[in-house]
Amino acid sequence: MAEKTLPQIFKYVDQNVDSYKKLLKEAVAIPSVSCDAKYRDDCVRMVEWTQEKLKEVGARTELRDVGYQTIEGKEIKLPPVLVGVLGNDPKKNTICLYGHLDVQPALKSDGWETEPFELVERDGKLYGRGSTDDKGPVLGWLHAINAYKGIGEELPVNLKFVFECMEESGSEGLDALLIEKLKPEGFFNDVDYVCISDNYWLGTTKPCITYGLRGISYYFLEIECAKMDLHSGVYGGTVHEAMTDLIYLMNELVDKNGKILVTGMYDSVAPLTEAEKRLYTNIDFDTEAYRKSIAATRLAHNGDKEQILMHRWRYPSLSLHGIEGAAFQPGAKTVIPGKVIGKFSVRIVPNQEPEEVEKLVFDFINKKWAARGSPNKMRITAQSGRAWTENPDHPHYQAAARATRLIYHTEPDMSREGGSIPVTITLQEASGRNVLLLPMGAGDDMAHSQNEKINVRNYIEGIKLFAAYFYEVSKLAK
Ligand SMILES: C[C@H](N)C(=O)N[C@@H](Cc1c[nH]cn1)C(=O)O
Ligand SMILES: [Zn+2]
Ligand SMILES: [Zn+2]
Repeated sequence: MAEKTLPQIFKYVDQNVDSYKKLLKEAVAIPSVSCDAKYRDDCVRMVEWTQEKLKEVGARTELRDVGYQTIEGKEIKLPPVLVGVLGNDPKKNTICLYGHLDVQPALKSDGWETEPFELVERDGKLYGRGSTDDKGPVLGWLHAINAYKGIGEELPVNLKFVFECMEESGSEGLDALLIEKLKPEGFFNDVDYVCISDNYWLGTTKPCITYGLRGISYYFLEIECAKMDLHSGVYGGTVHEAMTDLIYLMNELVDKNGKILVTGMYDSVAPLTEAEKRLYTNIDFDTEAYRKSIAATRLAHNGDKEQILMHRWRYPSLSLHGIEGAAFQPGAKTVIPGKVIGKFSVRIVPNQEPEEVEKLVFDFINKKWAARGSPNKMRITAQSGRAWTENPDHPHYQAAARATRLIYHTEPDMSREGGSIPVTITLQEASGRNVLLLPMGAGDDMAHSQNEKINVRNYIEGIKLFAAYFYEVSKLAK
């Protein structure tokens, strides 16, 4: 590949900014919310839409059926997984790219300034659900491939694609597809590297390359006191209320400083070594900017940088998310809910296995429930994904660092991520190859939150970064 290929590609990318925004607008307009079955057709539409785009860049694609999920006793078909192959030149390195096409729920009434499923550009930012998590990055890969085509240059690597639409809901069906079908079929035989762009920089100016993720163990804690909601003036004082029991149980899980109270939760957490401790000192992370960006009054751990990073990356945390069946709408609704489902999750860390964490939580809740002596019905279920770490002293990471320096003219931070991408460790195990996370978006993108956005700069420079990453990986020894 000629010396001037990358500068030509960068120029091509700069000339096509409008078309990249237009495509992201189309993608954001499909409300592919995976956790709510009423959007399941939109999830399927999103997968099919992406399949068309993948075909347009020349990939061979197929939609793989991954079966059904059970929601409230009903069997619901899972969206298919989009699998693709582009190029099979044995002289080239092969990268397997993973991304997700589903999004978290969003309503304008949640506090969005504009419609969440309508991409809006304001002050150099593209607002819309999925703009940074993960539709922008997925499209980034396609634009990077297209840019090679656009300047008439052959792609320097072979690519394989796994794009799913259930990541935000535990990636149901995906592990089985990878391990029981794709691996035996030989999909991973020629894969040399795995790359995922589905996380964010630590701050807003400095790029990162990421070598670790926390896992997640998500719980549904259901309490039922009556077969319907009840008038609190008629039944209040006469029944054992489900919500009272639920609030009691949820309040037992974590203290005001965020310490998890579930017995044994910290027992298997990997001990902190002196060498690991030193890693945190050099990370560029402004805790005050982080605090201000979310308008929090005070951060935990006295805002100490090292402690904040450790509690995001290497210690478990427990968050309470919500209560189904509770009166959440404005107005003084006076019912006693007949059934409530409390939702909480534990971000789990290396050395903690999901099964072990689930058992600790179940045992703890069962013990507290027995002590409570409530006559109500209690049920707890969980869905979990594992944590992941990788060796960042690998030529793959060095290649990504070279690509990053070329685009951003600075040394990227080697970061870990507090969020979870359940399939990462499965891809690592199924391929037996080095896995790398190459984030596109900035630390203030507010994924999952109101007014999620991606900066135009991150989107466009991210496309160039991906093109440069292909080039750098192509130079690695076969
Ligand atoms: C980091 C990634 N972009 C992400 O947002 N992952 C989700 C995955 C998840 C698992 N259950 C529900 N969502 C996350 O970390 O919450
Ligand atoms: Zn997400
Ligand atoms: Zn994501």
